[in-house]
Amino acid sequence: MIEQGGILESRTCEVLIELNKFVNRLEPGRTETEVLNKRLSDYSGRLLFIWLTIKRGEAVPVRKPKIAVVGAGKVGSALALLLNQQGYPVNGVASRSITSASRVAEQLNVPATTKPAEVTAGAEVVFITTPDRVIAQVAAEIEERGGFKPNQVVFHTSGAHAADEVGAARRSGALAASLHPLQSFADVKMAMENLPGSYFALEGDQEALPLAEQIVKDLGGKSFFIAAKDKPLYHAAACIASNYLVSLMHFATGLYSRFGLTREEAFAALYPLVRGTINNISQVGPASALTGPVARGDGPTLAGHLEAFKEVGEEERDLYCKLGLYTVKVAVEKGTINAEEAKKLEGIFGGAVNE
Ligand SMILES: NC(=O)C1=CN([C@@H]2O[C@H](COP(=O)(O)OP(=O)(O)OC[C@H]3O[C@@H](n4cnc5c(N)ncnc54)[C@H](OP(=O)(O)O)[C@@H]3O)[C@@H](O)[C@H]2O)C=CC1
Ligand SMILES: O=C(O)[C@@H]1CCC=N1
Repeated sequence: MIEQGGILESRTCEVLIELNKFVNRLEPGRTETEVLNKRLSDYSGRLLFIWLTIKRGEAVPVRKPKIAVVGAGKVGSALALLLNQQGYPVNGVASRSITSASRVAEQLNVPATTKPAEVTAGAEVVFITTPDRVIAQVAAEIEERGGFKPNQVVFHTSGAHAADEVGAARRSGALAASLHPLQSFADVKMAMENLPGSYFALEGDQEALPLAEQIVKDLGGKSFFIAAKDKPLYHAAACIASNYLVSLMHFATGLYSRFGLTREEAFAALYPLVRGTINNISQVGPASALTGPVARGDGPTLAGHLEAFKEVGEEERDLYCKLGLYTVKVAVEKGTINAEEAKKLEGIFGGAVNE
C-alpha cells in the first residue's frame, strides 16, 4: 500500500512521470518497435493517470466493454439501457422483429437488426435475452454465421438453464455464462426501477465470472454463484415467490369481486395486509410471521371458509385446501399448534380436497 503523503508516495509519482517522459522520447524504429513504443507510452501514461486519480481520492474511470443485445424484450431492453447509462457502449440491438430492436436501438442511437451476428461480431459482451426455449437455437445460429469471436463473453439471462445453453459460443473461442436477475420484469420501465438492489445468480465459465460480477455491481445489484444443476429448483422457488404471489393476489381480488368490489378496490384494501405480512416476514422469518386460523388451530373457522367456497367453484376450493395443508406444516414449525391439532386441520382440508 502507498503511504499517504509519505516519501514512498512522492517517489512513486516521480518514477511514473520519468517513465512516461522516457517512453515518449523513444525514437520510432522498425514497425514492431513503433508499436511497442506506442503501447509502453499508453501504459505508462495510463499508470500515471490512475495513480494521480487515486491520489486525488477519485474513482479511476475504467473502460467498459462494448455490448450487443439479442432479444429486445423486457430484460434485453432494460439491460441495454441501464448498462449504457453506466458507460457500456452498445454495438447494436437484434431481435426477431425490427420493431422491437428499433425501439431500444433508437433510444441509444445504435444499429437495429433482425440478424444477430451483425451486431454480436463487433461486441465484447453479448447478452442473449430471448425466451428460454430459443436461447440455444439463437446461439447456434449466431455461431454458424460467424457472430462470436475469441475472448468474447456470451451471457443468457435465464434462471432455469445453465450456461451451456449458449455453449455454441465456445466453438468460436468465446466464454459462456448465465446471469439471472432475481427480479420480475413486468415492463421495461418497471424493470429499470426494480433492478438496483436485486440479487443476480451467476454461473458458467470461470474466466467469465469476474466480468459478470462487475456487470452486476454496475447495475447496482448483488451477485451470488450457483451450480448449474441447482438452477431449475432455484428458479422454481423464484417463480413461487414472484409469479405465484401474483396468482394469489389475482385469486384473492377475484373473490372480493363476488361481493361488488372492483379488482382495483380489492387490491387497495388487501395491499396494506400484504405489505404488513412481507414486513413481518422480513423481521421474524416466514414461520414466525404466520397468523390466522391455521396458526390458531381454529378448525370451525376453516370449515366455514370451505362452505363458502362451494359457491365459488371446486378448482378454487381445492387450491385453498392445498395451500391450507401446506400452511398446517408451517404452523407446526411455528409451534402454535401441536401434532393432534394439526391432524384435525388436515382432516378438514384433506377431507375437502377429496370430497
Ligand atoms: N421477465 C422477467 O421477469 C425475467 C426474465 N428473465 C429471462 O430473460 C429472458 C428474456 O425474458 P423477457 O425479457 O421477459 O422476455 P420477452 O418475451 O419480454 O422478450 C424476449 C424477446 O426475445 C425476442 N425473440 C424471440 N425469439 C427470438 C429469436 N429467435 N431471435 C431473436 N430474438 C427473439 C422477442 O422478439 P420480438 O419482440 O422482436 O418478437 C422478444 O422481444 C428469458 O431467458 C427469461 O427467462 C430473467 C429474469 C426475469
Ligand atoms: O422470469 C423470471 O426468471 C423471474 C424470476 C421469477 C419470476 N420471474
